[in-house]
Amino acid sequence: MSENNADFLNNYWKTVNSGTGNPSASVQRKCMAQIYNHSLPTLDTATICHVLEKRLHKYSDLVDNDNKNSDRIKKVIQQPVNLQSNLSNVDFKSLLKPVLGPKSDNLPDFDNFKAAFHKKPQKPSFENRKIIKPFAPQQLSRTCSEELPKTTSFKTASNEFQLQNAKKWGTGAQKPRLGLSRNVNSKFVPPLRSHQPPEEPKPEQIDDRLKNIDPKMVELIKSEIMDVGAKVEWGDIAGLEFAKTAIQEAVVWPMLRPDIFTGLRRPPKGILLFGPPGTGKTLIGKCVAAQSKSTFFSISASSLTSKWIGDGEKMVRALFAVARCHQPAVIFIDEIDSLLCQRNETEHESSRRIKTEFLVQLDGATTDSEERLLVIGATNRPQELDEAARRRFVKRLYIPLPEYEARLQLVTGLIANERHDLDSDDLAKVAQLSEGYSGADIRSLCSEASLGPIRSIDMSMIAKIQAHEVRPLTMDDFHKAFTRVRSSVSPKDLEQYVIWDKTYGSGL
Ligand SMILES: Nc1ncnc2c1ncn2[C@@H]1O[C@H](COP(=O)(O)OP(=O)(O)OP(=O)(O)O)[C@@H](O)[C@H]1O
Repeated sequence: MSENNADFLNNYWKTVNSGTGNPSASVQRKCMAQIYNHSLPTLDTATICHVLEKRLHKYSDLVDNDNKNSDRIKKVIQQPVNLQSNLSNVDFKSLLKPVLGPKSDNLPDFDNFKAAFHKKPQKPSFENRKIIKPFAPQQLSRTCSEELPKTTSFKTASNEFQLQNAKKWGTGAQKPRLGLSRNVNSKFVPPLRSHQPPEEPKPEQIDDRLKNIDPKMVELIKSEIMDVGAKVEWGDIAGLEFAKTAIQEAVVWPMLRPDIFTGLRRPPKGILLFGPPGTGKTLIGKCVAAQSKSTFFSISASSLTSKWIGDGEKMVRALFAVARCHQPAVIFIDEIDSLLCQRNETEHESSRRIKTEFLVQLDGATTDSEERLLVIGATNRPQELDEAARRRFVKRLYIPLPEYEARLQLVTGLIANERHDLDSDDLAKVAQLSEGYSGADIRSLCSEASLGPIRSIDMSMIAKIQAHEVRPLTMDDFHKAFTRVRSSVSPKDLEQYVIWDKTYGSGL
């Protein structure tokens, strides 16, 4: 196509896209002819059909405005599309005659390329598509002016590929290959996957231990009770050095090295953590699971007795069954006193059944030396525990209120991510003043203090103030916080823990 023709098409598209008016019928015809004339020789059968279908329908809409010839033109446009399987028989000249009138005589002879298609029909190649796809004005003109004039030096994609290879490797040279060259004895490797029917998805294998368990309960335990989340480390637990060492020695190492801890060294299957609320018992449970690379199951005993009324017993069975499937596992039961409290006459039948089931399961875990199950019970009321239950929790560890060092570590850690102007003396002061506070109380104290800077902002400013403009946390905020957050544990309660620890505890 000459530069003029390219300009012509460019202008044509500009007119169409500008929306200022439709090109006259003669311009449309001229355009169609040019498309036929200049696109077809470089395109394979399927691409021509694609072009005709996708592009010429556009023209068909345009020529719709030319009422005089509209139907006739449409028909002509449709014809080649319908004849895609037999393109070589299409007489383009006579096809276009009704549209172009006498001008069609000027069209070039299509026989050459028709013969080529007839000889070797091609599938649309990526290269060809690249030529035809950009039919936007600028690209069209570029396509026409750069690609199409080379009709005499027309190359198919495979010609081009060979040419490129010859350039790279020389005409006689072989393209270097990876691996050994193939010969007649080489194993045939099909380039495409064979059409074997896709394998039926195998039904999920159900563990024998879950066969008599309600699948809904299994799901529930996996989604609500099984915890694969937080990785707690020993360093995250402030203080409690004695409890940490005892637990590491008694359960974490044996769970990591069951081959060494056999016979008399066999670890206890039940541990009881008792002490005031908020002192880190749950945290220890999580840490044991994380450090012994076990799956952590955490459930509150009160939810066993209240949430699944009537089903509590089944729930206990299901819980142990799922845990056995995920060994090594740690089952953490908070408020275990509500499950294993001393028997009395007013006790509900269902509670008794849950308790019995729990003890049966716990015994099973204790007697089977192969099982790597650890049950950690936590309670704030150890004195209410049933004797039978107490006996099964061989290790009974007192988790007391944090001491000075632990409180200092807690406060320092909690405000570490806040902007503050407390120096080491201030932090020591906070640790001193918080004597009798549990870890959870100290957390509340720090939260309360951290609200001080926010409270000092004028209400009218709160919506627009920048985060960095909020003043840092000061010792004064802590003084105020101490008046609002008090210790949640009474000295009288503490006394009881100490007595129980002396009687039943595994402490020194
Ligand atoms: N020793 C500790 N080290 C670090 N954080 C602690 C410690 N004790 C308590 N905390 C903080 O207090 C929060 C509550 O702790 P946790 O739930 O472990 O206490 P608990 O003894 O299980 O309480 P409860 O008896 O009420 O269930 C923890 O999330 C943690 O932020």
